[in-house]
Amino acid sequence: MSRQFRIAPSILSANFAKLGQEVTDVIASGTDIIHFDVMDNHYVPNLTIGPLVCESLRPVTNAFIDVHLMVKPVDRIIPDFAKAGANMITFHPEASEHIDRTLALIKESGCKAGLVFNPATSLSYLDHVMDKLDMILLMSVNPGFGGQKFIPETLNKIRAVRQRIDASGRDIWLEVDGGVKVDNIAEVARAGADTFVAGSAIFGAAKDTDPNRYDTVVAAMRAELAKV
Ligand SMILES: O=C(CO)[C@@H](O)[C@H](O)COP(=O)(O)O
Ligand SMILES: [Fe+2]
Repeated sequence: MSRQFRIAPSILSANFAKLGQEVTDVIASGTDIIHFDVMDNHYVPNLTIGPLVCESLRPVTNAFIDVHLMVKPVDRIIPDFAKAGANMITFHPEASEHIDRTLALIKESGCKAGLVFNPATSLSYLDHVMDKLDMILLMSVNPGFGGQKFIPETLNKIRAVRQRIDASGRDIWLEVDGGVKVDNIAEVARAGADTFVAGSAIFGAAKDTDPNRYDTVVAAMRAELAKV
């Protein structure tokens, strides 16, 4: 079965001093969607960017913006991201008091909605909300930082989620986030993922020496995916 693959650069590893240009360049290199990591120094031990940055990027790019919320509480910030131009909003079930309500809030705000699973979070959260999901995001590292190592057990979780998605008959994206590189992207795809977040692998590539560095690494990722 051929699946549509999407490469989602995480701008967490981009140069924030020239973020608009980074987004333009990385999309021009052949990537598909922008992964936008929001951290609050409460749910995760790091602090990043919020709706104002999303709003500033919106006129710079037509690319789909995939907002990964690592914040608690989560509901309050959802309408702000929708107004700022987010296309997809995902959140961690542990950060929501009422998962079904949070999913409804995202949809009512006009965005696609997804749930995020940490490495040790049970997939049982899926049991009653599959029909509300546009994406399932599996963390292959513990959330909070870019540049961590892929946790191999994630591959079993990807296989389990792929089966659940196929059984649902719905078009739910399966995104994997953390430690995805040229040398493991094919394995992650073979396990069943279709959307690949890559931060340090793309933005860290040959930093400041190779002007075409994003094209080079993205082409290498595409070549790996073509083997799947
Ligand atoms: O959500 C997160 C981290 O919490 C990610 O989106 C990272 O930003 C991915 O970075 P790399 O592991 O690809 O460097
Ligand atoms: Fe992320």
